[in-house]
Amino acid sequence: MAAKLIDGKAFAASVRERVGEHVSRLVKEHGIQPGLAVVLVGENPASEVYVRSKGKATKEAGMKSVEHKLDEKTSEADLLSLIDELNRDETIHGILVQLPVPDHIDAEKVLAAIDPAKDVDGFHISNVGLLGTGQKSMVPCTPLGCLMMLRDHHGSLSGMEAVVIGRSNIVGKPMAQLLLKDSCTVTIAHSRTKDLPGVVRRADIVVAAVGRPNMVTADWIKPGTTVIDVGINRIEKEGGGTRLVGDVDFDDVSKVAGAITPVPGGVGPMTIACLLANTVTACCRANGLAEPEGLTA
Ligand SMILES: NC(=O)C1=CN([C@@H]2O[C@H](COP(=O)(O)OP(=O)(O)OC[C@H]3O[C@@H](n4cnc5c(N)ncnc54)[C@H](OP(=O)(O)O)[C@@H]3O)[C@@H](O)[C@H]2O)C=CC1
Ligand SMILES: Nc1nc(=O)c2c([nH]1)NC[C@@H]1CN(c3ccc(C(=O)N[C@@H](CCC(=O)O)C(=O)O)cc3)C=[N+]21
Ligand SMILES: [Mg+2]
Repeated sequence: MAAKLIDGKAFAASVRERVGEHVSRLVKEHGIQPGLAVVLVGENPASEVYVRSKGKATKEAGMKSVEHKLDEKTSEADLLSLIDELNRDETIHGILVQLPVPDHIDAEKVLAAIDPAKDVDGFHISNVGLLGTGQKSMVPCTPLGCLMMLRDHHGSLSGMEAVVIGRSNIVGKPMAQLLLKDSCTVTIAHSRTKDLPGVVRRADIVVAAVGRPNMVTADWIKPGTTVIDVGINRIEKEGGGTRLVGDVDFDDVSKVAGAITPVPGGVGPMTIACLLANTVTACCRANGLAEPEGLTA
């Protein structure tokens, strides 16, 4: 393997430690404990795993963690009234509604109901608009985690060619905004892109957020490129059981890339660390206190 391994798990541990230090200071000096509420509607085994690890990490950082597990059949109105309650709860500084929500619930309506100041996912249209116009906002956790790893590896990203594969509201689009803010030349590719391998071959930075196991292969990658793999795909193992793989064919691409994130142990742990960071940031802003440095975009 030629590529440097970008260890998201270790980086996430250092982010969580810095978050924990800031939390201790808030508690000791101001008597304020940041609080995060995670809302899960229905039973989705993958979502339950994430929600559990979010809760655990939140408590480990010294924050208050509240989980609301609602029945699959919960009405949109009941979910909206829970959000309203959390918006008014002064002990809660961050609210996350785990996606996807069941089909009978309008996700856009739910996200719009969250107080933008408590929107630690950065999915509220007001935060999306603030980010898009270069103003202070809550920044989506997954793209923020990717950005932190890229900045740590490269220092400045200015002038680099970045190709983001995927245009979702939760990963691809905000990722592109952050890279643009750091003065990359940004291309967003998607399922209708013509000659995707040719587009990706121009990149100095590739962020793959597609949901297709091992789609990106070595022949798409210019030697030395930094490859960030957001994909989380559970596939069948030969001989039974399942394992997680990314959108990037790691064994193949790591022979030509300059640096690469693994799956698991790359972007996923950084997403959770950034959720904690955003909760502390939201808490500081709500109380007019100095924000932690290096934990926002
Ligand atoms: N590590 C983490 O913390 C997180 C990981 N994820 C993972 O990241 C991946 C992407 O998530 P998300 O953005 O929510 O997914 P979406 O399904 O919302 O978006 C996928 C994007 O990929 C594009 N796409 C699909 N097929 C192709 C193709 N053959 N060629 C090029 N582009 C294609 C789609 O294009 P089009 O718009 O044209 O349909 C779409 O823009 C998933 O594996 C998800 O599990 C997600 C969130 C957090
Ligand atoms: N409102 C909302 N916000 C989200 O941020 C959100 C969401 N909904 N819905 C689902 C996606 C997915 N997501 C992940 C978080 C952590 C890992 C993670 O920690 N992954 C580990 C592996 C975990 C495992 O073994 O299953 C890793 O990559 O090393 C993965 C995926 C957040 N999401
Ligand atoms: Mg996210």
